[in-house]
Amino acid sequence: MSLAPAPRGWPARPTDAGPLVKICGLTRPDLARAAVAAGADLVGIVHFPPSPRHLDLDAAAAVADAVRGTATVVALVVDADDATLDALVARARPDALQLHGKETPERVAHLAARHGLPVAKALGVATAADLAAAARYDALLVLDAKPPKDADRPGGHGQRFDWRVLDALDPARPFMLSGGLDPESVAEAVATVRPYAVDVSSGVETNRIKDIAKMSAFVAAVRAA
Ligand SMILES: O=C(O)c1ccccc1N[C@@H]1O[C@H](COP(=O)(O)O)[C@@H](O)[C@H]1O
Repeated sequence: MSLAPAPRGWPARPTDAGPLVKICGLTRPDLARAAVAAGADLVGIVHFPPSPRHLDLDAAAAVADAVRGTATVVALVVDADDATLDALVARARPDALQLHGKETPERVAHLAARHGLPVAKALGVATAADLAAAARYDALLVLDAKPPKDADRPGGHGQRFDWRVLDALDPARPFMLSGGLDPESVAEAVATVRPYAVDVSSGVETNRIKDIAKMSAFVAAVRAA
């Protein structure tokens, strides 16, 4: 299977193993360990109070510590200011950042330099026009669905977008596919768009809590794709 190469600073994929798997929104150390045992390569912690998956600094550090060295810990924030990110990075010591708000290319570059970490930048995608900004970002792109109107947060809604829109993306540009993926849909997604990584949150939950059987089924579906 030929997939996009690893972007700068992000882990390489083992040959022929398919895309890396990020499971985001882990809220407990035991569930984070279960995600890694299921085969997740990247584990996401959310630090954004409106999210039901928000972790304060102590909880974020506990989840990060539970999997440190066994997976890439990605701290997800939304339009966070410098003080918020300084505190999060100092306490949780993530391996990478995911910026899921309206961060500009300049802001992304500033944060990458300030923290010396690889950065992923999420873009909400509905049409090919939404990809126009992609070239301006020096970051791993996270291509996600746009949130529902009046949503209190820009991601984690289990909403999918039309993957055919990604035909308009530079084929040399690695990206992480997200938005409404689940164990049933992810194989088709991988076969259709051949991403560097896939990112899932609500699709591996039951009643808003990460479900170990669903996390295992998701990883197995990616590996078999
Ligand atoms: O997970 C959240 O609560 C969240 C909050 C704010 C911004 C992004 C969030 N999650 C990210 O959203 C996408 C899609 O998630 P889903 O699989 O459709 O539920 C993914 O990148 C999550 O990391």
